[in-house]
Amino acid sequence: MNEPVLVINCGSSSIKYALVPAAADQPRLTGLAERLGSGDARLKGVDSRGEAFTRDLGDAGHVEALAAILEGLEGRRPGAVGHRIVHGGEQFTRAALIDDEVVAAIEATSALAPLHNPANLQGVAATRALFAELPQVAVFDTAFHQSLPPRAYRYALPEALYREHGIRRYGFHGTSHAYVSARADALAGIEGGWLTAHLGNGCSTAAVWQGQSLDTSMGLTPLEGLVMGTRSGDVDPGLHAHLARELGWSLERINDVLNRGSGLLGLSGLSNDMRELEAAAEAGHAGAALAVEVFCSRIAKSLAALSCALPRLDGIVFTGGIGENSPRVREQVVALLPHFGLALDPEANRETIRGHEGRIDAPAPNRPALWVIPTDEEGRIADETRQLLGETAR
Ligand SMILES: Nc1ncnc2c1ncn2[C@@H]1O[C@H](COP(=O)(O)OP(=O)(O)O)[C@@H](O)[C@H]1O
Ligand SMILES: CC(=O)OP(=O)(O)O
Ligand SMILES: [Mg+2]
Repeated sequence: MNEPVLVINCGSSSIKYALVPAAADQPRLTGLAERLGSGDARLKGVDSRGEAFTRDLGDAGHVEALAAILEGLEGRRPGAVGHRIVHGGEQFTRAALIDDEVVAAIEATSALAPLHNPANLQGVAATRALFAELPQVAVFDTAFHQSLPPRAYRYALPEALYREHGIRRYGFHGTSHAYVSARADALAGIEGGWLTAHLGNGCSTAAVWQGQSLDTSMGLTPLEGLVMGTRSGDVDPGLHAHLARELGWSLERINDVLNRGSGLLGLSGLSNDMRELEAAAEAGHAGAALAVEVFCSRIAKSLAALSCALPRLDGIVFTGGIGENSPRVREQVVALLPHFGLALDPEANRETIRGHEGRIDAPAPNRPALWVIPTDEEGRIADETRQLLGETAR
């Protein structure tokens, strides 16, 4: 297929998109439709000359926003649509061509990713209605982690909960972990053992050995593991019962606080945005400084724990908005792992920001490397879409 792939990452009130051409040297058109359904929707994008534009979309919902996105593609017609779908349960170990059956299967896992799957499906429905003639492919965050061994994916719970109800660890951000670990392999010229840290709004770590995910920090839902923008990550499993019994909180309220009111935002009482927290910490805001400290400490603990899954540690890879842009977070995390024998290069660390790929350590034999590798979830989703359609066309 020579036409570009339109990649859609649909949230409850926003749609991120990228028109990814077949040739890597062709420019991508990217953008974000946000505040959908609020009466004050807008479309922000970058055109083929690299210039930013903003368009008012008024009371647009998902369908209207997709129509506006299509108009903004400067007359280029996609040959297919690739959708990011966060939860694929146990059914999907790789990308799938979307039909009614696949939609029903995604719907069936929605309860496990309530912030993500229902919104992803809204995007699928709107896109199918608008571009009925185009093939649509679902690319799952969970698929890459389907290689986890049982010791990593099983909770120590009664077996029937797994067998009858699918209660297990699934892992997320698989597209990103797969992309950056493959890139690390290519850069290092080996099929190595990598710890990858995807640090964006959602944050997770993974242990990848020779291209296979062996362990990861997220679990049944994208709430487990690291501290995130507004998500708590790991808490004592006894917390829910305690809040219900002692404070009389409903399940809805507990779930909402853990997903939307916790993490960096909850700890700092200020913001879920790392840029703002770093500036506030610098200016002496105690809550912001504590939030950054807890954030980094939990990443280091998670990396140390996940290192148990690897026969050999060749390096740590930082990615995502924070991983790619925050020398301070990278430095704090590395400082908490002295027994790994890492050697950060402070200058390389400071300079590797804004989409630059690079090594941030002083290389030496038998010492794990430190890499910053900008993630490319859109590119990987486009690749998987092309690959699947190429196979089905044969
Ligand atoms: N220069 C920077 N310094 C520190 N943090 C940054 C910087 N730029 C972006 N970030 C952080 O990256 C996070 C968003 O990550 P991103 O991967 O873009 O999010 P999403 O998961 O929505 O794709 C925010 O916390 C933001 O503050
Ligand atoms: C799975 C997940 O946490 O996704 P995001 O980072 O997009 O919220
Ligand atoms: Mg993200």
